[in-house]
Amino acid sequence: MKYTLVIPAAGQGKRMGAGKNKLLLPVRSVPLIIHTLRAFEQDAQCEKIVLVINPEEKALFARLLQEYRVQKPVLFAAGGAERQDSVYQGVLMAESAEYILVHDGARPFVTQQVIDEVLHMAIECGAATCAVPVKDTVKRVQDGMAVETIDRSSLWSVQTPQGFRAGILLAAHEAAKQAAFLGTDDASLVERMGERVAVTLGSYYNIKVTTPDDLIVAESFLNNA
Ligand SMILES: Nc1ccn([C@@H]2O[C@H](COP(=O)(O)OP(=O)(O)OP(=O)(O)O)[C@@H](O)[C@H]2O)c(=O)n1
Ligand SMILES: C[C@](O)(CO)[C@H](O)COP(=O)(O)O
Repeated sequence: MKYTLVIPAAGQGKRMGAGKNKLLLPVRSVPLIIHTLRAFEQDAQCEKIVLVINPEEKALFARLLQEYRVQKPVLFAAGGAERQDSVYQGVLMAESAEYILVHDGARPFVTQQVIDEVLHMAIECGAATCAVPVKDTVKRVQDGMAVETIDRSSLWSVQTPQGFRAGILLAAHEAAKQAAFLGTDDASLVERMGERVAVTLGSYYNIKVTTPDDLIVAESFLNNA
C-alpha cells in the first residue's frame, strides 16, 4: 500500500542552541535532514515526500536535495509557528493520498521494519504510532518536589512515524484547529476525536535529535552502524 510522507522540518532547534535549524547540522559531515530522508529512499511504498520547511530556507533545502541526490519526489510546504501547524500544512499538500505517514525530520534512525509496522497498523486501524516502553521511573513534580510516581508498567515513549488514513488525519487537524487545541503529536489529535490509535514497537535507536547530547549519540550510532 502506497503512502505520502509528511516530514515536519520547519523548527528552529531552540533546545539545540545552535542558533539555526538543527536539521541543517552535520552528523558525520551529512546534514541531519539528509540522514532522515535517506531512511525512506528505498521504501517503494513511499510515493512522495512533503517536506514542510521555513520558506526562508527553501533554497537551502532545495540545494541539499540536489547535492545529496535525493531520488524521491519532494514537494515543499510552508511550516507554521508550531509543529502541529507545520504538519497541517503538509497534510493539506498531501492532497489525494489514501494514507499519510508523519515523521519528524529530527529522527534520522527510523528503520524499514518500524515504518512497515506503522503503515500496516494504520491500514488495519486507521491510525497508528510507534513507541517504546519507558525505561525510567516517571514522577510528577511540582515546585521542585515529587508529588506522584506514575505506574510505569503502561507508559510508552511515543515516537514517529505515525500513520493515518488521510481523511482521519485531516479531520483531526481541522477539529483541533477549530478547538484551538495544541497537541505535541498527531496521534493525540486523532485520540481526542475518539478514534483508536494502534501502538507498534519503535526502537530505542529511533531518537529525536533535540539537545546537543543527542548529536553525540547520533554520531555514535553512525560510527557503529
Ligand atoms: N514549528 C515547527 C516546529 C517543529 N517542526 C519540526 O517538528 C520536528 C520535531 O520538533 P522538535 O524536535 O521540537 O524541533 P524544533 O521545534 O526545531 O526544536 P525546539 O523545540 O528545540 O525549537 C522537527 O523535525 C522540527 O523541524 C516543524 O516542522 N515546525
Ligand atoms: C511527535 C513526537 O516526536 C512524539 O514524541 C514529539 O511529541 C515531538 O515533540 P517536539 O517538542 O515537537 O519535538
